[in-house]
Amino acid sequence: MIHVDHLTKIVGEDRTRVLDDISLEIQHGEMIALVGPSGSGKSTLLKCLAMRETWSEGSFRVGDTDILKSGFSGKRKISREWSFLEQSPQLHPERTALKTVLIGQSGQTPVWRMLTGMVRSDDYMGAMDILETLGLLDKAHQKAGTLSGGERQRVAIARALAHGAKVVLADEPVTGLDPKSGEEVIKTLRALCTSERLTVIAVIPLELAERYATRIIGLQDGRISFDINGRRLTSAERRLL
Ligand SMILES: Nc1ncnc2c1ncn2[C@@H]1O[C@H](COP(=O)(O)OP(=O)(O)OP(=O)(O)O)[C@@H](O)[C@H]1O
Repeated sequence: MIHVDHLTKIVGEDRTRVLDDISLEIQHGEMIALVGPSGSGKSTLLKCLAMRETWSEGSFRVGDTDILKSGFSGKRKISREWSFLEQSPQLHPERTALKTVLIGQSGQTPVWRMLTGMVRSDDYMGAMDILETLGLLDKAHQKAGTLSGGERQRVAIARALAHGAKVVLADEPVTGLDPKSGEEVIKTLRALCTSERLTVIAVIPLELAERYATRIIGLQDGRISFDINGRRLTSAERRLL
């Protein structure tokens, strides 16, 4: 379980509260969509959870670990077990999907493996299994640079899973994809929440949130405006966006 208590992020000389007293409890297997107007704090919240931004106030517990108090080891827990999915994943264009999944990204993989590309056979089988789960088996030997945007995003998810991600944070992972590919990516993430107990926290368009998220959290001016089970928003909730 993830506990966020009274997270506040203050920036600038005028001490603007870009996140203001955010408290959340998140269970494994949840697919949480963050929605809200531009500037409401969605990206900042994701970055604070990923420990890419400092917290001004608050406490953050993941399982038994107090992330903020445990310093380096807390940060390491997040970098090992949590994955940040970029809007356009950085994939080496000349590397095949399989190799991308096997080699991982810096921070997840020993340097010698990144340099030599050497892998064990059980890692190979594991990577193929994950590619199959993501519907990419027939793309395993295709270079990342020739894959479609949706396929690249799914390779990035496969890479995160292969390296033990338990939580995926995703900032607009479907922006720039055509509607069908975008839906495919979100559908895949939702399926992994159910089958692998993956936890996903993502900024996604409202229509996809309503169809696939198990929970929708609305943000407004850095505060939580609503926190509901995944469903169609009421008109009152829509007016908050
Ligand atoms: N380091 C910073 N210094 C000053 N202002 C900041 C800083 N970080 C975030 N902000 C401001 O905080 C607000 C929230 O930004 P954030 O990027 O989290 O919003 P968002 O909801 O993700 O917006 P969008 O939907 O447009 O991506 C914005 O007004 C932004 O300009």
